[in-house]
Amino acid sequence: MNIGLTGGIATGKSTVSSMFVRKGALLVDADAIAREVMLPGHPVLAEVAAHFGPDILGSDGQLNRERLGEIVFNQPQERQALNDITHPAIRREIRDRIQVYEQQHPDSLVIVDIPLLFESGLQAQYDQTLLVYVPAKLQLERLMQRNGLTREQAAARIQSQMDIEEKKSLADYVIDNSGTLDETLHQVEKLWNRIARL
Ligand SMILES: CC(C)(COP(=O)(O)OP(=O)(O)OC[C@H]1O[C@@H](n2cnc3c(N)ncnc32)[C@H](O)[C@@H]1O)[C@@H](O)C(=O)NCCC(=O)NCCS
Ligand SMILES: Nc1ncnc2c1ncn2[C@@H]1O[C@H](COP(=O)(O)OP(=O)(O)OP(=O)(O)O)[C@@H](O)[C@H]1O
Repeated sequence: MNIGLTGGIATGKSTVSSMFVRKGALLVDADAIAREVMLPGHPVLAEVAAHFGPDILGSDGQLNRERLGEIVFNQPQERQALNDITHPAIRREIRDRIQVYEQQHPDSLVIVDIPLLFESGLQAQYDQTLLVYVPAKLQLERLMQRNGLTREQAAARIQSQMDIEEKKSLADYVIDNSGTLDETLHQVEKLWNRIARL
């Protein structure tokens, strides 16, 4: 069985995913895959550099993530261009990893941490969907604090995604991560036990 786990930026997807992993779930992490396709030598990075220009790379050939983020989180058309270049390869890799896990560990729960699940309309590919929720105000505060962003920079990132309340209405399960980590863990354990019975 697999679960597409999503949320808004900085609502706690990684935090909740790692709680599931500690319970025994297997994890496919879309952000990690997105980083892999941006490594020097990967054809996706070459295409990104061809579109955005050589200034997007440092002198060592590594992607300048800050510079690209500044562009795509402020310009919807450029964000779409980046998505068009990167998403097909990321989706293929996600699908391959799920398949390997499900073949090798048919009794395990596979958690797929995928930030743009609903934006990309991929929910039908998962057995169940799970939203890691915090209200927008807390999301903004956590994002500013974690990434050292100004209010405007953090708001631009949040606005580049589907509204969190709308995501909440689309998900099969919701974990509210606005309380303490212990409170979040308690919800993960409850859901884990419920799924184990399925
Ligand atoms: C723009 C990039 C270089 C910014 O890098 P940075 O290190 O600052 O952020 P990081 O990769 O850790 O992403 C943090 C969060 O930003 C959000 N985010 C990233 N890309 C996008 C996007 N294209 N649209 C909306 N939100 C996004 C997600 O919630 C993600 O969890 C990077 O996010 C990227 O390469 N994005 C394109 C690939 C992608 O869509 N990834 C997210 C889904 S797999
Ligand atoms: N229950 C909580 N209480 C306080 N802080 C929390 C809680 N859960 C997560 N955080 C903090 O909020 C920030 C965002 O959490 P996390 O990195 O797990 O989010 P994410 O959704 O995976 O982010 P991204 O969208 O960037 O991948 C982190 O700094 C994390 O330490």
